[in-house]
Amino acid sequence: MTDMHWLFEQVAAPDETARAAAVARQNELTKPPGSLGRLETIATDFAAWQGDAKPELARIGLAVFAADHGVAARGVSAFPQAVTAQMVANFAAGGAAVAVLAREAGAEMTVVNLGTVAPTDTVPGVLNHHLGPGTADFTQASAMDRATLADALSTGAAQVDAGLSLFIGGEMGIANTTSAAAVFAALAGLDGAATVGRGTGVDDAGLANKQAAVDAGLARHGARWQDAPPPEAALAALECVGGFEIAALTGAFVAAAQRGVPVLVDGFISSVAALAAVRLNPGVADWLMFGHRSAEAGHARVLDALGATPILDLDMRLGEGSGAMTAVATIRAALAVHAKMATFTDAGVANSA
Ligand SMILES: Cc1cc2ncn([C@H]3O[C@H](COP(=O)(O)O)[C@@H](O)[C@H]3O)c2cc1C
Ligand SMILES: O=C(O)c1cccnc1
Repeated sequence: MTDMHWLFEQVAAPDETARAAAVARQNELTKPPGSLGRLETIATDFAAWQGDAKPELARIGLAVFAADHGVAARGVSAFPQAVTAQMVANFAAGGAAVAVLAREAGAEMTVVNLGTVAPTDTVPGVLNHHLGPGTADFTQASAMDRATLADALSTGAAQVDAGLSLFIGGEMGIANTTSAAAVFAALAGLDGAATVGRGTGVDDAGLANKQAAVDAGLARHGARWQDAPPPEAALAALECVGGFEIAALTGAFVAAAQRGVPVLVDGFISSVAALAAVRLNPGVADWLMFGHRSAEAGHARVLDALGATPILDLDMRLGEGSGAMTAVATIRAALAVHAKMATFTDAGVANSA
């Protein structure tokens, strides 16, 4: 499956009539105008996405995409590569942080393994779509070829059910903060020093090593995206220095927007995938909400590049979709007050003079 034309198919604009009706309702609720702050804009954004002045969070979908990274051979993670497949089993068994949070939030979780060094074929509850034992080390070769990238993008897209009221993408892949930093550097014209963080917790020497790995990848592959138009630059960056799970997230985000499903973006890695999705198809930007600001150095810069203000800032730096899943409670609160508060007329409360 190498056809990528679907990526460029149109994304509908959110419904501005429904947004205006929701804004009008907010102004009739028994509170000073604007006093619920971001809870108000969260509710009015959902109204525009659902085409309904009283939106509801009926079905939340979480897809956790996992894959291994050849660049792990450069010693860029504090953990061994075997952890990726072990965590895939932990997601499926319900013991990973995001699995617990998804249960609490009432979300439907799927776990997709796109290619790890250790197979997970016999693990119950895992969807295996094996593209290889992980990417190649991008300091030595292209992370993947174009056909594999196309497969990863459409595998991500296939996880987004058009009936969802919200989609969250999670990821697991030892060394993927290095790959995500390289993709971000490629898309934003930055270097390793500006994009790399400590990930699972590398020390100062490890951090310098990660920066060197990113810079080596940029030096090796930079000609592939430097003068390319944004969509081709995004594809080249994902292909040369990305990861199977990062590409799957990108494909899922594009497909969600095309299907009218809003996306709640997680941390550093997911936000880099969201930036790639927006470069591929700018209309995607209208369907993104950001769950949290990760403590991973570099996330704030990605958020700036996207013009995004996330809901939460809790010093989390886990990935998996955990920050986004934690923000679901805030969205539920926003939609509940929007739908259930009394209006000034209902309650007989005097409105402003
Ligand atoms: C037990 C464990 C669970 C995780 N869940 C998410 N990550 C996170 O850490 C990894 C990225 O960090 P780095 O680039 O430093 O390897 C990704 O798998 C990410 O999802 C985890 C990492 C570990 C060790
Ligand atoms: O913000 C993230 O997505 C993140 C940060 C550190 C490690 N893994 C993921």
